[in-house]
Amino acid sequence: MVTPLTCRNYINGQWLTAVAGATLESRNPANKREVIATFPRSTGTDVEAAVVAARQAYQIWRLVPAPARAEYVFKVGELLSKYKEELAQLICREMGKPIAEARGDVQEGIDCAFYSAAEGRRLFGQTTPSEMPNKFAMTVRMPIGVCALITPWNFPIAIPCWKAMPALVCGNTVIFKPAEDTPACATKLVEIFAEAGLPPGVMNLVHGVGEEVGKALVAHPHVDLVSFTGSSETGAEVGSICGQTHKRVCLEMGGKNAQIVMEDADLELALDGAVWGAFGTAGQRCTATSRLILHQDIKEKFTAMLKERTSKLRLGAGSDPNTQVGPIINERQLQRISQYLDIARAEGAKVLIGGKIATEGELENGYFFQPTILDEVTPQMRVAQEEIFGPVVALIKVNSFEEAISILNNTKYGLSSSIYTRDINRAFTAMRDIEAGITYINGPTIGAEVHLPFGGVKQTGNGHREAGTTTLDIFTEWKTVYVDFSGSLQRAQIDNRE
Ligand SMILES: NC(=O)C1=CN([C@@H]2O[C@H](COP(=O)(O)OP(=O)(O)OC[C@H]3O[C@@H](n4cnc5c(N)ncnc54)[C@H](OP(=O)(O)O)[C@@H]3O)[C@@H](O)[C@H]2O)C=CC1
Ligand SMILES: O=C(O)CCC(=O)C(=O)O
Repeated sequence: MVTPLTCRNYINGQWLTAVAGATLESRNPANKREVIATFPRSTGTDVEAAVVAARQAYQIWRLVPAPARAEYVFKVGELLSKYKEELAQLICREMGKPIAEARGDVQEGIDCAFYSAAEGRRLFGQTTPSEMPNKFAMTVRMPIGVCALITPWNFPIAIPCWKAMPALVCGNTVIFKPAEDTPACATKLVEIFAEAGLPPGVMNLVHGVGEEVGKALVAHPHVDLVSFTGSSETGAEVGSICGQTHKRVCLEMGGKNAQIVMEDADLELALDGAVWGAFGTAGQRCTATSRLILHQDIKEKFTAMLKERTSKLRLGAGSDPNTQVGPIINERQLQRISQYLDIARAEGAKVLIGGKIATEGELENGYFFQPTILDEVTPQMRVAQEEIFGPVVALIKVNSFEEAISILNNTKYGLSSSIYTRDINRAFTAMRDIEAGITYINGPTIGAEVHLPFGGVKQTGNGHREAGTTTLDIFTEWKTVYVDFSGSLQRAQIDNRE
């Protein structure tokens, strides 16, 4: 076993323990006896110090030219590349995902760094004619101020990068509150920001419990923006507190994503998509495929193919290169998935494969759930409506394309979606009629790229899109500027205007 890391808060350029001195620990979900890190259980006092530091730094940082701010972020990208393998190994041990996926998590951070850094030389506004003579009209993007970034554990590097990098390039300062399950990944990431030379107070890290640190940040009057990714329940609470104080808030929450397989689909391709979409990251992605909507003509054949492929998936620790499905993040989530299996059985769904906590051999030491296929699921069942966030996929049979689209749309969520078909008319109709932020044609529901907007409709989000250039609309305010250069003529012009 490796000696546990000691993580600290990072406030005003200093690595600090929590003022109250309490600590928590994170463990390896593939081997719960292994403590990965101890970290501060911060309180409102630590949050206050971070807010003061971020506010002070903001007054200087906002005046640093955007291309110069972007150079720091570019440097972070270079350092992430340098430490990529070390970080990926840490993700495997602390969050549990297979090593290839962990490298992908870091790579997303690298891609985001270079993409965001380039934006430092754009941040385009608009110029437009004024209706008055000798007057110039334009818009410019202005930073918001202090941004609280509250993130989940499932992409411990990529998601914080998606938030922090554009926030910094836009001229904001940030306070990062990572998930309790992945404090070591968060600490290593912030060490990299520090190594890139960011001035004190520009990037702050406050570890702790969501109900304490997260809540204190959301409620703090000098936090100007909250960017949150996590569960719908917490998101609703965050949104409501921000609503009461008119605080800008960006919410990225759950999904109940579906893949449609039509009767004319390339079934091998659709199978690759379904297996990867449903069981990649052990189903712990907000974009995971948790419903497979299958046309009746291919349902039987496709189900057999899926069952066969699923039976061969290798469960294990993410650090083992042979592992295809890693552990569940913690005991609470494991039990939650298990409870959904009870619900599925009680509702009349049939467990085709899997359905249990996996305990064979080494798996007993961690939190593993068997990759699970639920058959004979009907659209209104809870397992067809609620986010399970585990390696569980529900099969729903349909008779037509129209029925498939209607069932896909029939949830409160609207993040990702997919259809496999060779019919271009159906593909375009699906693209138009599916109610989701992301639609893949002949691809799985997962695999977002950093230069395109990411987010969902309905209860998945609150109308924002992370990534792409749309992220700039989260982290900046528009200012409209009129420049009058008529000098002493000005008064007369105003007076003459009818
Ligand atoms: N859309 C997505 O990408 C994700 C969705 N989820 C969904 O969330 C469920 C549970 O996962 P979990 O990580 O516990 O999600 P949470 O929504 O509980 O946590 C997300 C983040 O919010 C923090 N937080 C918790 N409570 C509060 C609060 N009252 N105020 C402010 N911040 C808070 C958490 O801190 P702490 O870790 O200390 O609790 C964490 O940093 C999953 O089953 C899944 O449905 C989870 C991860 C990602
Ligand atoms: O695979 C993807 O599309 C991105 C998933 C993601 O960001 C998430 O699950 O939070």
